[in-house]
Amino acid sequence: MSRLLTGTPGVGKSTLGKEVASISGLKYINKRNPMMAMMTSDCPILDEDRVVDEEGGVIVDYHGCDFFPKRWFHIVFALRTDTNVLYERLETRGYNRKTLTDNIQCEIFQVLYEEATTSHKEEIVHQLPSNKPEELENNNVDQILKLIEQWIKDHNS
Ligand SMILES: Nc1ncnc2c1ncn2[C@@H]1O[C@H](COP(=O)(O)OP(=O)(O)O)[C@@H](O)[C@H]1O
Repeated sequence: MSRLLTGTPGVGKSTLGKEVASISGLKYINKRNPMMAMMTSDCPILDEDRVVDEEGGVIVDYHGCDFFPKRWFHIVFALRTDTNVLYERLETRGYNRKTLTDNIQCEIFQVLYEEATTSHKEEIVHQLPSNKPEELENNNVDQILKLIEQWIKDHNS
């Protein structure tokens, strides 16, 4: 079973993905993981044989989903961050003006969220706010674990 964490760079995918993985035992995969090969800088593919071997499944961190086949993901989480908060995070990363503007516009126009709802059934796409540490610790981790548990119940009965 695979879940995707998507969203503009800086919204907190890797922070949340690693936290969920450490609590749940799911395997966390990002583009630096050998299970995700990059065909070009913008075209990831998952090593399906290895992914299905992962007991409990995987959580994939990638800023986008239209390159992944629909059937790969059972649940998609789209993280959202207020633009002023995101701006500060990306500035701290040292992004140049153009990259900063591109990413802020991407968040304003909810490009990744819309891509997620276009690429997958809307009912499996969940939007999560990712502005404050409390949202991460108290809300998003729990929310993700509950949705995964519910999905397993619904599909095993
Ligand atoms: N819910 C949150 N509240 C406050 N800061 C956060 C939150 N989630 C992530 N961050 C911080 O934002 C920055 C970007 O997070 P990161 O996980 O690297 O984003 P992404 O993987 O989407 O590029 C990091 O400094 C991280 O500590």
